[in-house]
Amino acid sequence: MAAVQERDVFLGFDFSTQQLKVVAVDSELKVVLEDHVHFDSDLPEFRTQGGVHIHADRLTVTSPTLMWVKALDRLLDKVKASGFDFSRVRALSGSGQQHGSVFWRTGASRTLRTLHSDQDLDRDLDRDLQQILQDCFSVSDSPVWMDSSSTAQCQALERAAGGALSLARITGSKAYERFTGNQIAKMLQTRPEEFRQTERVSLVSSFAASLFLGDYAPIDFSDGSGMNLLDLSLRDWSDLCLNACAPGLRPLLAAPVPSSTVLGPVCSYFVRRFGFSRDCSVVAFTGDNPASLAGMRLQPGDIAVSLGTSDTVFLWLQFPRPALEGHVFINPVEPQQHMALLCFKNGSLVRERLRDEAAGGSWAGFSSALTQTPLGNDGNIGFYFDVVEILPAAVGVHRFDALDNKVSSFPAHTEVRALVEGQFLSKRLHAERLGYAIMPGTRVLATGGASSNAQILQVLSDVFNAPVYTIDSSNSACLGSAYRALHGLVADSGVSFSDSVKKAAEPKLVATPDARAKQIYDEMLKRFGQLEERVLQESRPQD
Ligand SMILES: Nc1ncnc2c1ncn2[C@@H]1O[C@H](COP(=O)(O)OP(=O)(O)O)[C@@H](O)[C@H]1O
Ligand SMILES: O=C(CO)[C@@H](O)[C@H](O)COP(=O)(O)O
Repeated sequence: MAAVQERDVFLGFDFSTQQLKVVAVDSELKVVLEDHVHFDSDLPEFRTQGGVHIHADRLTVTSPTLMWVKALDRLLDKVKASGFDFSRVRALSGSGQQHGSVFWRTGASRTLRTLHSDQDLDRDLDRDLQQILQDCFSVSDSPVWMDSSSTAQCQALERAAGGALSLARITGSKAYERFTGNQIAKMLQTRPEEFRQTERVSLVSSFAASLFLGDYAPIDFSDGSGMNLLDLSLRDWSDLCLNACAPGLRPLLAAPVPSSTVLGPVCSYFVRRFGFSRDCSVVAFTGDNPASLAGMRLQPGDIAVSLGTSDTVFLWLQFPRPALEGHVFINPVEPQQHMALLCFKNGSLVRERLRDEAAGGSWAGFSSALTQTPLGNDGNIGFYFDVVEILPAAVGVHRFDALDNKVSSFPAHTEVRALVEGQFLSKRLHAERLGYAIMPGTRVLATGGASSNAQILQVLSDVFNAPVYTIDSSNSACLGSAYRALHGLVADSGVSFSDSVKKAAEPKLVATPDARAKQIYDEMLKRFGQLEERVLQESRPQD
């Protein structure tokens, strides 16, 4: 593979919960373009809220698959109109919200391949991706990571594997409702006819790669680790898990591949419509959290905190020890290594709710509430689980005063600090339970939409008693995808990911802990752990 040329540009996409985003970097790894399409506001015809539909049972959560298809054309149209020269794109990659599933109808591969054929494309020059692919999905609404409706399937999978811990030892996680194997099992059981008409099941990431490729893209090891189906030590699907979820599933998934695999060139549709070069390579897409790890160039010892729709915490892991809490994935940039992930459902959407209810509807008001309240919030602690949380599996709002008495309300500013402190205390508590220890030299790397908020990052720094850094873009999943696109071109010749992105700007220090923070939050963390146990007992959803 020829060396990177000066005019080369690398694109990274992120099909996340609320929007489709893109970042381009040049050969010096400088960001030269950032853009996005916001599903609710830019594609209102799909009537999503926060990019999703919450169904009447409040447990089933889906997104219209064609919305993602339409968003891609819309985003590329926008970028083209801005004067961006797609012919310079040497390689592209991307990421998707994890765990979501796309069900391709039998015959869809033929339609996908028409995206390669100049003859087919000539026949109807005006047809966009949505029109071409409109009949390609046997299930029109894709289950997404917010779904928690597959409890019965989780229980069955854990039974088949000989218990939750045995399943975690095979797949890196005990059974989780949002994990794709359990969603597929639910689809087979509740919509057998649609399932029968399905020839391929993709993750959001591999579905998005398929659009660029004009063919089914394989699932990569890292995002594939979020399915409860991949045997992490074999780096292949586990027959035990496949059979427990849906007998005959293996051909519907096809073989998983290393995350740096070059899948092929971009298909003619993108060449003709947007001016991509026929030589532009598509590198395997992965999950948004693995892509963020790449974008932040995380190093062993660092801890990353992503504040997007979901809040996540992730670490580079050298010695995987799957447990009943958290997830172990194959590392997206070093396939022999691993990463650990903790996911919290009640992230930005709850912060938005309290911004509107307790801070006058603006982030400035929210930030000001944080600066006007003391570290430790005078002992007041809150748990804000608008939807059933993953860690802990609890629901509802629970407030405690300094004497651990349950109270029904807090003054507005106290409420804002209780939310933010509580969210970060929970991250620290569960990261420490995973074995993570804050040490001198620990860097907390923050990303995601809320990482643009300096006051939120100050609380993060205080609660973790560690310096907080950010990278140039809060879209670390996009950036990581652009980096991975570049690395894909040289990975086969043995160049490591870290060597291929050496030129990237170093993370910037944005917050350092207050001198009083250690004492205040070490104490508070103990109380928080005890109160969380109380909340869990009180609010555990009934089995
Ligand atoms: N200044 C801000 N302060 C706090 N949160 C913010 C701010 N700006 C944006 N956000 C949050 O960022 C969220 C989007 O984050 P993002 O990482 O783009 O999400 P996703 O990738 O899941 O679509 C929004 O829902 C919003 O609540
Ligand atoms: O479920 C998880 C991780 O396990 C979520 O983190 C999803 O990957 C969604 O990501 P965002 O859209 O919130 O970034």
